[in-house]
Amino acid sequence: MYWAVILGLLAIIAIFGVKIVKRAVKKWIPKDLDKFFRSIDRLSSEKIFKVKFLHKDMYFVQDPDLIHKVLTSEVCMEKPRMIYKFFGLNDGLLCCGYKQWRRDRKNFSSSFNNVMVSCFVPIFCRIADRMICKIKMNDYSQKEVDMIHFTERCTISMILATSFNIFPEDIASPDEEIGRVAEAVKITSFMLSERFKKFVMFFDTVFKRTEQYRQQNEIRDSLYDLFHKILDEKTKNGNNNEEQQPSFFQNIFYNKVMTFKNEMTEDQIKDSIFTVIGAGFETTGTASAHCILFLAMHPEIQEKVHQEIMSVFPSDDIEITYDTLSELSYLENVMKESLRLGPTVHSIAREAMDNFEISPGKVIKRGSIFCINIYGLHHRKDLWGEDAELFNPDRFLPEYFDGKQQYFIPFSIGRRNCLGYRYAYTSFKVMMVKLLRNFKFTTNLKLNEIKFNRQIALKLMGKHLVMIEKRH
Ligand code: HEM
Repeated sequence: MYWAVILGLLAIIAIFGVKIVKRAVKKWIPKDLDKFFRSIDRLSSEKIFKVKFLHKDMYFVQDPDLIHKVLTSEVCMEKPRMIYKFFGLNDGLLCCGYKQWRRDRKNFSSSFNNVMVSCFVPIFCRIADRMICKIKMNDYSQKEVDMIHFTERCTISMILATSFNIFPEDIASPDEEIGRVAEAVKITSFMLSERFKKFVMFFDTVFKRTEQYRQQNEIRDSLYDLFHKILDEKTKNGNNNEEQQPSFFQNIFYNKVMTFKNEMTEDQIKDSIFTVIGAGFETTGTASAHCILFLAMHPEIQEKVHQEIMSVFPSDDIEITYDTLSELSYLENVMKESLRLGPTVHSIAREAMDNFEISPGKVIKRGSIFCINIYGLHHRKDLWGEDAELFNPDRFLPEYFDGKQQYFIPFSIGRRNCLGYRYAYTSFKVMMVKLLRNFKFTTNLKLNEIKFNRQIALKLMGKHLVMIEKRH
């Protein structure tokens, strides 16, 4: 196998020449992914530019209208395997080929529609209340704490509850096990970023022989076994008598296996589960921590959100529902501004399934790859104004935002957008309502001093350090 790779590399060098290959490797596979994305930002005045990478034409699309055209075109629904294979979830919705995606997206979309997400709201509230209790157990008013520690654990618990009907009460030592799941997903995500840094790791034949590949599979299998174990225990303990909560994967495991049996293999089921956990956990957990940090940096905005929350939910007894949440329009703008400055999915890619006329007379060849830099788009001064780097939720007021919709795409757009965007917005909003109703956040960090690091997902360089004061 190694010989095949070495021969392949020699062939590439023979075709393209040693110098060109060396230059391409240095330029396009930098040691640091974040630096690579920064160099792309600097080219934002170019509407679209092409780079040859191995045998592929890669187009970096920067113009908002062209981005819109690519993401909404039926011809660009395919994910480039060359890039998405790094997630190691080839059979999950996020990374799978177009044919499988059409079938699976239909199967899964009912689990993420308005009705289903509104049924999840009481579950989100129950899990968020647990986070509030955990925070209240300590006094963080004088000592700094990393907010992401709470938001990530809350998000993973929400996903476990809504996907498998697994609640912290069902787990023998919930803090330990939930922490284990969170760590496992984070390690996998870190490993993915590491794989990007080594050119030889682009080749599956090499990667599959590495220790990293073995570890990744081990983590995944142990999580899968853990879910099975918990579900088996629940069934044995007769939890069936308990009022059944809505959940989307328990069906796949148990009740509706027959529906999917002939359609989905064990690997497809595994990859689908890890796609939802991976796509939903780090994204929402990190977005919520960013939002709290931005509010801690802007006390006047935090106070305004607090007042809005108190006007809609003046007492703890008022039920939080999908409808009442929609009354919190200022909070929604705060969340959007937070996702604009720190889009947790910072870049995406698509592949042309056929020749594609991107603009009059400019035809892109079938098989070409489009790269979309969401972070770059969200930070452009020519689109958002000179204050683009500032945190200003009012820019989402209709009088300023109308006509700018295509500059804001944290969940992507078109038919292959984020399947979980309603779920994400709703769970994110519930967390914000509970946190801001109960606590006041402050920080010593300054907006102009923090930096984001773009690896596989967008992360803050450093910690989301805040002080937390209880409100009475
Ligand atoms: C703040 C939170 C979130 C953000 C910013 C986000 C963003 C995105 C983006 C930009 C994509 C498109 C990726 C691409 O084209 O490569 C995507 C896809 C996806 N997301 Fe999310 N997401 C979030 C939360 C969630 C949640 C909570 C779930 C599920 C519970 C979820 C499930 C998915 C799935 C399954 C896909 C693949 C969809 C497809 O290809 O049909 N996401 N997400």
